[in-house]
Amino acid sequence: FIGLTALGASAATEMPPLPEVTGDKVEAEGNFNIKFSIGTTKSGAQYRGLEYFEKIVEQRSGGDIQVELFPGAQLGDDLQATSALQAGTLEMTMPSTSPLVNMFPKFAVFDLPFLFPKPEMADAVLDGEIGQQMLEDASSKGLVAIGWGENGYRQLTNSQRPVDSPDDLEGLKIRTMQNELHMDIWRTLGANPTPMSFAELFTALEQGVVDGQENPWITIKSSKFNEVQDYATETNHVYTPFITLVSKRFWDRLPEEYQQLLRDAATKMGNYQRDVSRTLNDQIKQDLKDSGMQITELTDEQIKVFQNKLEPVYKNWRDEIGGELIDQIRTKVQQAQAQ
Ligand SMILES: O=C(O)[C@H](O)[C@@H](O)[C@H](O)CO
Repeated sequence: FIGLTALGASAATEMPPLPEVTGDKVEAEGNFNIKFSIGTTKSGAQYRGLEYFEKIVEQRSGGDIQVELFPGAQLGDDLQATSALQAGTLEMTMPSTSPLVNMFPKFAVFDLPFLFPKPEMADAVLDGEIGQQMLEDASSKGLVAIGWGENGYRQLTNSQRPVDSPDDLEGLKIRTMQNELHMDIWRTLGANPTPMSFAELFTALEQGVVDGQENPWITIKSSKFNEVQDYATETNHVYTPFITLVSKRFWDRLPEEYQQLLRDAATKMGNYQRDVSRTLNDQIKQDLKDSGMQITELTDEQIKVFQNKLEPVYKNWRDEIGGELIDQIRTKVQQAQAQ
């Protein structure tokens, strides 16, 4: 086990060891270097997934493919890194789907509030027909989409006051991803949404440019937001997936055997990321409490108040996203709930 004091704050949460690499060695022509950029830091679950991807690809290609990891938006935030893939100056990235909605409007379905009551329901959709179709649709515009990962359930934090009802949001400046639907969510709840790149978020919180933000517990801790935010509310208001993207220009240079290897490794990375973020979720929340963050856990009744207040968001975005896709996903969720 590797201690994670790097995760900041007090208790070190143990990061599970990287799994063994399974599958045969892949023989193919050529040597290749992959620069793989992400926005979250070295001590999050996303990066841990990338380490596993690196291990699989380097071992199974016998070292003919080398992978270099660039966390913390060193090579740009989600949008900048995606553009670099399209330009062919970067090989891989794994953004949240939310900032890419202008490029792929259907991704906005994942921004609908309280869509997935449980993470397994998101898995059923992402790993099923709907998710596969979305990967195919996103394999365009100079990109190849080869898998899903887990960013996770988003939680609200702020520097001003405890929040246990939408009324407490009055006048709070909340940073959102660069995504109109997320802005609609916080506006509808009564806050002032400010869209901003993740790369600028810590400084904006520290300087009080914004009062709050929302991200999964593991990102709140790995980005040290708890050092500039005293209050958090466990809203679980949106489940955000990550999507694994490759530059089409690079992809087309790869022999088919190596394309298949990257697809396999991306699937394994995504599943491992899910395991890590779900295994650590509660412990990380406890670490944040131990670090002095005041966390409000909402009752079912209190969550209902947020859900009811956000129902109009579904109406506002039905046509833009497509009623059929929303109904398809809601049906899948209800089926999963009935099981
Ligand atoms: O708040 C956000 O922007 C997202 O949740 C981040 O994880 C982002 O993708 C990291 O690049």
